[in-house]
Amino acid sequence: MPTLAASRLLLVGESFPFQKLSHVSRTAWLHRSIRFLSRVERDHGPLTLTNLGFKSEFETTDKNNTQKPKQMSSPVEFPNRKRNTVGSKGIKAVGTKKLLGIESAPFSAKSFSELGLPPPLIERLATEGFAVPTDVQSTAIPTILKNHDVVIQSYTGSGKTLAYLVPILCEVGPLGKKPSDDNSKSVKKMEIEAVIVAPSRELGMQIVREFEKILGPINKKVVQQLVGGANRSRQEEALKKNKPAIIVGTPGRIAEISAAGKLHTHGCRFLVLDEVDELLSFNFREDMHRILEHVGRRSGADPHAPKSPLAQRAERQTIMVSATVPFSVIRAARSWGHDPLLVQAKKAQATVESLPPSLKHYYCVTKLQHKVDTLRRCVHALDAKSVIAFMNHTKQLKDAVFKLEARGMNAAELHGDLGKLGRSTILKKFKNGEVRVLVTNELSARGLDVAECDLVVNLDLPTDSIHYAHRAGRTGRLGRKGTVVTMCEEPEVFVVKKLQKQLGIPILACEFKESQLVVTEELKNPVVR
Ligand SMILES: Nc1ncnc2c1ncn2[C@@H]1O[C@H](COP(=O)(O)OP(=O)(O)OP(=O)(O)O)[C@@H](O)[C@H]1O
Repeated sequence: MPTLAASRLLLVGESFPFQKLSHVSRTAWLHRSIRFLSRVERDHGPLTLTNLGFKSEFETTDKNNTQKPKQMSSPVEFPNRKRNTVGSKGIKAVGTKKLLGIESAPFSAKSFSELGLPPPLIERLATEGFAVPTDVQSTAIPTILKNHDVVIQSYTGSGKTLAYLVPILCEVGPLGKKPSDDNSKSVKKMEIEAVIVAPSRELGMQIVREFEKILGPINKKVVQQLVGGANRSRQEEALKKNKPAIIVGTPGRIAEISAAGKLHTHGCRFLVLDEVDELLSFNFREDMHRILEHVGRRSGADPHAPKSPLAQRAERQTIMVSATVPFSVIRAARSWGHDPLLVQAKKAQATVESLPPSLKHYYCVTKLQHKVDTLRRCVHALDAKSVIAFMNHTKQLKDAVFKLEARGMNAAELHGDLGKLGRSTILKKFKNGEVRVLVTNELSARGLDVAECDLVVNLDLPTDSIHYAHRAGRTGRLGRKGTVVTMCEEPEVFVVKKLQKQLGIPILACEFKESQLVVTEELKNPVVR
């Protein structure tokens, strides 16, 4: 019988050079291993990150490197007590839990009604034009409904927001399974039932809009946004007055209001960490620590007391989401969640985890002073209607916009130094087509959903393959076509080649001549996608 130990030996036997790999390749390998294991484990217990025993596999693959744990650990210090719960205890659970391997979840449901959702929710989804779930939704929704903690990993624009929003609305609010008087009871108690954390205001506001859309105009107040940059006392008043069951916000603002005693999340049932790998960054460390320690932790319970799996499940369900899941997230998932499952959409192109398969990638060598002009020619050559151009330094955005406007191209800058109102106005103009080129920085790389965006241009090179993936993912959303063009100077070409290798995608050299994109490089060694 293929036991967990046997499966682990199979992994160890591969003795893969983890150390030499980038984050993205490492994760790709890790995920391939997970899929492989899921087949081995299928009939013998649930597949969880814990019972995959990543730590021991990892240590065995390269025992000599003493620095490895440090490299792999997340920049955020996690609450220590949960670390201890991972290990033999998790492995023990294998035999006692009901089977649920990654590949055993139903894929490609033909309609939302196949997923066993309550009729009012199915109706609302249909009214808003959501009839067929995407692959990641077909997988994640039933898994979350079975009370599992999950890490949802699927490429940009594949519908990860609804993948957690739908199961939450099944349980929380007026569209859910519970009778409405149950819901009103919890509202009266001012209990928050779901907390969604996102790393930027824009993303937070976008998630709120998605909730409001499904809830419908009558139930809009079930959800409230708590994002930074907006008036805090007004948000606190709204909490008191509207008694929302769901809040969506940025780490700083949620932690701030919680610390002031104005947010009651101890009884919370769902904690969602959207763009979880970004939330791990050092900037969010303290706020995330507070959120993880308070949300769904009933007061009176000794936080350090060992808990049975059942008692832990009576606490919050943790849902972690991103297109990019580096090893640090896997580690964090094990310490933040309870035996989390990795949920991925089944895809034809299994090696490229983070990028939509429909994207075309090019690079263009150009001098620094000609970049904006090359951008303009690129937009004309591709006849792009809605373009996001990324730069690394906020100060340079204005200059680029000025140059584009001077040549008659509608452009606007978007960055964190603009006020909340300014940012929303520009985004609105970009979404409705008034602005053709949005020149922005890393702020817009994550989560921003503009369906019409057909071209992403990197005016400056992204810092690594993860940043490339999130920037690129602003186009080609939900199966649409999209093009990504990276501008670089001659000495930077090796960086593009490195990105190509790390991501496992062809990025072809091109030029813009006579209003056309001309590919100047042949696909010599096609990269297997
Ligand atoms: N089942 C569906 N049917 C039709 N449209 C959908 C469906 N699910 C999601 N969408 C739409 O697809 C778009 C992309 O979804 P979403 O923003 O959730 O992607 P994502 O995977 O979270 O992307 P990113 O990783 O960039 O944040 C949204 O406009 C959303 O409304």
